[in-house]
Amino acid sequence: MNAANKLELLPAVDVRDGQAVRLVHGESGSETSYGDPLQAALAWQAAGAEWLHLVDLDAAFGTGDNRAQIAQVARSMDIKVELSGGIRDDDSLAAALATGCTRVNIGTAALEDPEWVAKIIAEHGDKIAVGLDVRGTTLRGRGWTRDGGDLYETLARLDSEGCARYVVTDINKDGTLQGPNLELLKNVCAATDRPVVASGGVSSLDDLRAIAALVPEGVEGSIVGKALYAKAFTLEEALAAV
Ligand SMILES: O=C(O)c1ccccc1NCC(=O)[C@H](O)[C@H](O)COP(=O)(O)O
Repeated sequence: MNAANKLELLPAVDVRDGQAVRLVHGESGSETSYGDPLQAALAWQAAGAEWLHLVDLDAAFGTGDNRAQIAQVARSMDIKVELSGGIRDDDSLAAALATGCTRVNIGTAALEDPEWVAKIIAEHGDKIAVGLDVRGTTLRGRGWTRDGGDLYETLARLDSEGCARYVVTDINKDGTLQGPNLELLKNVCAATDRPVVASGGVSSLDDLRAIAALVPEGVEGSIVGKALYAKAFTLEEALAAV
């Protein structure tokens, strides 16, 4: 639980082909474009965000990367940055950490390269979060395109290796504005004592209040993407609501 016992909000900037975009179900090709990622990130910062969730979607999908641009955005922020997408080896991890980000979110590698992930958890501790991206209870990797094992088995392994935090996404909810999967969040919180960051599906201030009600169970924060871009509410309203 964070010190203030308050839900942290992480507005998302997902970058594809140099543009801030939103996807539906994380599917490549479902993009809606929202312009310059730096302008989007600066807007969330100006609105009072304490965190930015910054994703290199090309790196996640294996369709190239936006590494230089992502680094420029991360370095331009005065707030904390969580960097995600395609961090799978020493080179991509070093590039991510060199941006000065607060932490990185590891997805595919946690499923496909458990030894490397155990090593970087031991080396970097709190700077490493693991993204648990699920359909049902099956994890998905490679930009959410491939099955990667059972959620709870993987969670138990990562817990035993000292993983500091999990970013939990229900892919079926992501980018849909259909509300978060509160059941999934509760179940993950019951299975681990590590903090959980919720991701996917937030559509309203009531959704954020419902996630905030899970702070005592272990939810630390919530990523918000599409709802902000679709202007369902403002970030200022969201920060005031939780
Ligand atoms: O985070 C990743 O690495 C990633 C990889 C492949 C597809 C999508 C990915 N992230 C998406 C996000 O982090 C979204 O920004 C987040 O879940 C917000 O969802 P929503 O509020 O439903 O727009």
